[in-house]
Amino acid sequence: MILRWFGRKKPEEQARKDETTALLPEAVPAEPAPAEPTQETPVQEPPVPEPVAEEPPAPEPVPEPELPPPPAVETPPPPPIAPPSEPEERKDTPEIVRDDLPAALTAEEEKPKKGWFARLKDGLSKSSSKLTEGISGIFTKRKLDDEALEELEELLITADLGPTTAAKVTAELARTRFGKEVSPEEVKATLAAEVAKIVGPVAKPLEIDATLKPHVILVVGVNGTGKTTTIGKLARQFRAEGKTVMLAAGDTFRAAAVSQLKIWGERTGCPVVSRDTGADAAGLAFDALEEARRQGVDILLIDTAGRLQNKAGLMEELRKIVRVIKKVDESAPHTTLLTLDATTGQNAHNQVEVFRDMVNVSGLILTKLDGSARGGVLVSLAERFKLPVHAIGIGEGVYDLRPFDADQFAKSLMGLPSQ
Ligand SMILES: Nc1nc2c(ncn2[C@@H]2O[C@H](COP(=O)(O)OP(=O)(O)OP(=O)(O)O)[C@@H](O)[C@H]2O)c(=O)[nH]1
Repeated sequence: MILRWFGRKKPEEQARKDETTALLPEAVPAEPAPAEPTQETPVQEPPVPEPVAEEPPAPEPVPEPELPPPPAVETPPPPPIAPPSEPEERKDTPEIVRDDLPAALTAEEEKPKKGWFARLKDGLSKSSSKLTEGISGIFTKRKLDDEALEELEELLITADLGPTTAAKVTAELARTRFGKEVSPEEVKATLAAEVAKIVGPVAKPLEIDATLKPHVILVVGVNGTGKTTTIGKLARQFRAEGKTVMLAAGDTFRAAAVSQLKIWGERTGCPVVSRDTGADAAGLAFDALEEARRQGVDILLIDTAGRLQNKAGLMEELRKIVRVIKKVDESAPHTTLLTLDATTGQNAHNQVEVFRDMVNVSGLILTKLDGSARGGVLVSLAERFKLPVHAIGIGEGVYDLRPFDADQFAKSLMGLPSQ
């Protein structure tokens, strides 16, 4: 596989970090789940006032699209047909690009010079220096006694590995080395091995089912956690693998989110299905899936809103998207990715709980591990939720996303060399 260059130009950046962390209370109160509507009774979005001034008012509830006739089992997909008269708000969707990547993606010179492990290690340096300095402080010329173990456990908790992981890892260290003098290097190596054991089972690459046309990937997460950027990075990877990709701008509440996705679409040569601000996100997802089917696209990536300040409204919107796309393909979405911003530390746990209640999250992508001193949170997430971690993001660039590798991550977190 040849990875080609992705454009020099960066997508417009959204200064939404504050928004992201502000959105999540320490513990998000449980909302009563709305009754699952039937087809005959389209859901009416409750008229909850939007607390954020910049967002447009909630759109008028749009009835769910008509259920198309069920596709016959074991029959090939219908031949491409021209869509019937378009609804008024619908815009033309560009045809899928089947040839080479756009020129912007083929420029090699700006590909990262360093290898992934070196960049991962650099990216995790804030997290690792906190740990390694702490370990050196505890274990320089000291025996592994109860007091040292207690200090180590505390250090691991403050580094976001979580109490369960911290207890497990220190217990393992005590089992093999108690009463002996241990060097900081030995401790780091033991911890790296234990961390790799914990995160190993969740390190699962994102698998695309080539028989699906399209394989539908729904991307959910709190605003600012990196959904749109991750979609752009994934789109480039899929395109570089020769797959055809369509993007759906499902965050219809924010005009900036739509234009950001369009920029990624242009750069990666992927058509973007979008609607006017305030349009019904489920209707858009439905149209996008129909269009992707019509064009025989390999992968459809659907962006979504992440306004947790209106949690009930968001839950209804996400569930409606899922319900509606199932009318086109009952097995969709085939993957539901939750993006988590590693800089939010333990707050990421709340986000998993909240989004798991809303949609059937099938895997995680941890973003911003580069800017975070809290990269250890990946370990506690793995321990607690056991959800696959498909990839990690270590920067804003298009090459800054890679499949999650347990061993590399554990070594980088402990500041150890790759061998
Ligand atoms: N350092 C770093 N920045 C990242 C990473 N992933 C995304 N970002 C940046 O985080 C910011 C938010 O990313 P978006 O992709 O817009 O997040 P979003 O979840 O789509 O947010 P909304 O558009 O508000 O829904 C942008 O400035 C991105 O460039 C990462 O892995 N590392």
